[in-house]
Amino acid sequence: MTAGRKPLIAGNWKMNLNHLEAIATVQKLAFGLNDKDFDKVEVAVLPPYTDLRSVQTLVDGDKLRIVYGAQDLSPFDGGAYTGEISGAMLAKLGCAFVTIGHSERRQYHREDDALVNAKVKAAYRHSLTPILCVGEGLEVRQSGGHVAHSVAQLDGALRDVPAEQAASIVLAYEPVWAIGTGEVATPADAQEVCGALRARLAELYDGEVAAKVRILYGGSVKSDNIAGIMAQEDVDGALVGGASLDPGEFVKICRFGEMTG
Ligand SMILES: O=C[C@H](O)COP(=O)(O)O
Repeated sequence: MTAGRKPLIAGNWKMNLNHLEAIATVQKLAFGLNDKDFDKVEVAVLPPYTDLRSVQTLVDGDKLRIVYGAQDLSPFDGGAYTGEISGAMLAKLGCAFVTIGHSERRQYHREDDALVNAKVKAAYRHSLTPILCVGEGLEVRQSGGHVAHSVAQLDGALRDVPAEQAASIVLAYEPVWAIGTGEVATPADAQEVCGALRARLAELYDGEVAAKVRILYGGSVKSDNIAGIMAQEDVDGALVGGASLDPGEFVKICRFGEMTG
């Protein structure tokens, strides 16, 4: 974490919690966050689409210091695309963020770099901030290609994205072998790839853009392993999956974000 970038702790609920459970979870989270001083960290939740309206109502009604976003969006802006959700719809629901290119989308929905790039552009058309996920699988890690793999995914996602947009992106380095497995990358592993991603941003754009971009680590983050990860120079927060479903544990993780902010 380097001064000048506000830490971001984002909870990716994945396909968990119906809209009633979402209300209870956000209420508990708000209670936990209110209890302490949380000015120096940005806290986000990324619920399923079906929860967004309930989350919006709570956040707006109770003026909560939580922002929220979606887990995906369509590359199209509207029309005959059955099952798709557009950036315009998400913006209307008050979403600040949208996750793009999560490894589960790449794996189970065969999303490639071209589609990820189209989704990044769609997000910017509707003033949504992408949380762009990159990261390698176990085989690539074992062959030593993890940095090149993650940087190539970054290149693909940012093709023809102008500097003024790229400067606001959030990156998430998520080694696939560490997602939901309890296998957390070491702080040095996280720094190696996050540092390489920032260096690549400086090459693609310039140092100013690279210095502005927040880079998160994701993969089995919990309150007992976040401190070492957040202490790394190029890690500005966390994308938390399983642990974000437990409001008490998520608040504890946010507290580490606050301490480094
Ligand atoms: O988006 C979040 C990541 O996939 C990490 O999930 P996890 O914390 O359950 O390992």
